[in-house]
Amino acid sequence: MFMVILGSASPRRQELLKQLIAKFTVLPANIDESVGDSESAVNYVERMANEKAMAAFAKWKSATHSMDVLPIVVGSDTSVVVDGKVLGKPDSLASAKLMLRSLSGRSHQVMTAVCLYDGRFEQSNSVNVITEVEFRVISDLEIEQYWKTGEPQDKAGSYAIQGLGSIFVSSIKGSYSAVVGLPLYETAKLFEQLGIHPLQEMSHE
Ligand SMILES: Cc1cn([C@H]2C[C@H](O)[C@@H](COP(=O)(O)OP(=O)(O)OP(=O)(O)O)O2)c(=O)[nH]c1=O
Repeated sequence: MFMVILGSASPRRQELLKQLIAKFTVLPANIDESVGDSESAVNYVERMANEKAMAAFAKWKSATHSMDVLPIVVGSDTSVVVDGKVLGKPDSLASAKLMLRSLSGRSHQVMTAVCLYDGRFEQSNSVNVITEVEFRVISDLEIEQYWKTGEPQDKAGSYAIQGLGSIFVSSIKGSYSAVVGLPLYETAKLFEQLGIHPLQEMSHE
């Protein structure tokens, strides 16, 4: 018997994890998401995924009295990176404009790190999936129209590849699910390392 916790408030991550794991508890973790001075993008996403998993585990521990079943906690972070700089979520049209202008007509990286913290053995396994995404040229008028759809607001880099943002994406090299928020192939592998095989589990449902 095992129990899985998703330490995330992202509805995209919930939907993606459902493709691998039938039952899990969602326990979003609130952590400080600021990038450290001179911290690299790779270090940042990996640190965020790890901190989200650990914070969700701590939250679960403080809310639970029984320690009969210790959970496996999934923490993840997606960042859009251009020239080594991490683009977070936009807080205004002005910041979305800056971000989307910097992505226009060129390629950037989307980094999604996943950390699986296994409370049973107090061990964590992580992966960082880097996908190259190429954008066509985007005009300021398009950025303004896109902002009005409400889609960019809660998305790293101010776009969603799974939504209307797809019209800007001329190509991707890597993992589509990682860009949306959870790399399925690599996450399945992390579960398999813990002896949990999604295919086997799902066929028993
Ligand atoms: C680039 C891109 C990002 N995103 C989303 C995925 C993530 O939800 C979000 C990146 O922010 P994150 O900080 O990784 O995640 P979150 O704040 O939504 O949730 P939590 O921290 O609780 O896990 O951007 C898309 O949905 N589509 C895209 O194409």
